[in-house]
Amino acid sequence: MFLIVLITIGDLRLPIAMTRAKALARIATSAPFGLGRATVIDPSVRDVGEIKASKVRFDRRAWNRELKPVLEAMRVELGLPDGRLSARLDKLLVYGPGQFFKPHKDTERSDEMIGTLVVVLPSRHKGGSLVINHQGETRRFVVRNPADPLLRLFAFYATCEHEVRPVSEGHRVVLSFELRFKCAGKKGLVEVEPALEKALESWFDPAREPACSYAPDAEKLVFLLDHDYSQRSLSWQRLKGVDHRRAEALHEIELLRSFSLTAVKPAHFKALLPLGQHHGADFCQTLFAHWSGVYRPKALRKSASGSRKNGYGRGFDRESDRHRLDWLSSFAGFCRRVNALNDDAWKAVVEPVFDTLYEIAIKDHAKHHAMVSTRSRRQNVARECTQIQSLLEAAQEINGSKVNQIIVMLIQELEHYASEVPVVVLEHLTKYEAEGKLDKARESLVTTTRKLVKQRAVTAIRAKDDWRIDVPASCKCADCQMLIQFLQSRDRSIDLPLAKERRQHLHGRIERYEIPVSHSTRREGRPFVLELRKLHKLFVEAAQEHARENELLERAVLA
Ligand SMILES: O=C(O)CCC(=O)C(=O)O
Ligand SMILES: [Fe+2]
Repeated sequence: MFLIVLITIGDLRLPIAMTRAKALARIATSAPFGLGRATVIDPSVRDVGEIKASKVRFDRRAWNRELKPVLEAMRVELGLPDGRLSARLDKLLVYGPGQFFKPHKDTERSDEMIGTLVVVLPSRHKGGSLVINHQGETRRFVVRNPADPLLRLFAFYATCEHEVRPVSEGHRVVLSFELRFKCAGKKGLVEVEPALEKALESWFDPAREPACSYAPDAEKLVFLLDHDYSQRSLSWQRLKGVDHRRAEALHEIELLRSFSLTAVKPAHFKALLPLGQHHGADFCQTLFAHWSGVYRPKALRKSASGSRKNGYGRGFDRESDRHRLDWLSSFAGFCRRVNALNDDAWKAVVEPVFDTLYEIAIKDHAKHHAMVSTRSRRQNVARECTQIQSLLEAAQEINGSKVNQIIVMLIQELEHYASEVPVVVLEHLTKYEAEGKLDKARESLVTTTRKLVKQRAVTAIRAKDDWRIDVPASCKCADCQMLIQFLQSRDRSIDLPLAKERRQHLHGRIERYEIPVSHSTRREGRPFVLELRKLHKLFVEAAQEHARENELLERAVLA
């Protein structure tokens, strides 16, 4: 048994007594999580207290001695090649009653990180089971008799989605480690299959008979990897299990360099389409299962439509969403090819891929609509237009109901979108021969768009002497109320003697909301004076806005 010492509260004896667990929860701070490059705190996603590794001390020697054979067994179990698997403490986590962590994938913080090791410390609690998904298999790990003086270790790849269900009673205390792996370098692990060399030679032999109808001019040979990899972990050194053994075999016959490792991209579809036609539905669906967040080939097999009734967790891994969105620009082209082929296996794949792209794109838009600054919202307008147009083009290749879905969403969310978006959609739709059913939705979009744009054009008009400024009231503090009162009045300037912190609060708010008001400090008297002056650009911007909305209105009328 080993001893954990927390710098702030001293020895932590195992099993952890209830009073001790409560003390831990008190000193823990809200744990953030990675969202793309940012680190955010959002208790609806992750509600747990953390204590940083720097505050946790334990006898690392004793710990490493105990852990070494366990890590070696884990390395083998995880299907990793020869090398060293090590664990580096990341943090101590305390889940009190009601606390949880929604489904997510851990960010790979270093090139060597391959996964996570969770050590559940003995501490009385109920609930808080750990649910891990690996290649379509979901396993739930419940710690029975959590107060028994045992350490429970769980290791999983960084590519595994996992979650911690809410704790219902007591405290779940865990040490979370980053699992790192260093490959031992090449060793003749594999018995070289002489047949492999021969097969490859003949595959590329220009004189050979076409080996199969779907690859008549075999310029390339493609292996699909069996394991799941993140963009970061996709390298020869970090291949897992059977993938690793295949690469080793190619290495043995000195052909590894002829192959490159890459994630499946739309550019590969020309080559993959005939393969999919040949191998059928399972092949096509498996190829996309991870991509679209549903790894359920068997379930997909049962329902040809690929229905996604059962909820599945979505990771909070922005980067992968961004990679997936890269597909959008070429997706309509892919759908067109699939239609031309008239192949059922591929057709069944196209719809879930569309659904995924749609979901990510709309979620992305909602995120931008929530931004407080007008400038940052406007910056995204062009992208939103392009994305919706790409979705529409793909939807048109799939079926009318997908087009309808986009239009209905847009009508519902219209007030959050800049006018350009529905106008571009309307212009796009005039070129689209729709079925009768669609006409209604389109008509409704025409009406709502015209009404909204007209109203926006009118609202933008600003009388010459109208200095009133409207801002959303978010902060309720007395200073902000005073600021809002000044903004909404016809007054052009105000001087506010305020202490430093209060001035800074207002500076921040004016900048964050891009309020057209200059804000400077007159360093005179005590406290100094915050001088607020409404800016003439208020009128310039209003005129520009009015002109833009009018122009869009004309386009909306023509469309
Ligand atoms: O508490 C656990 O078991 C897992 C924690 C976790 O998923 C994380 O910290 O990323
Ligand atoms: Fe995690």
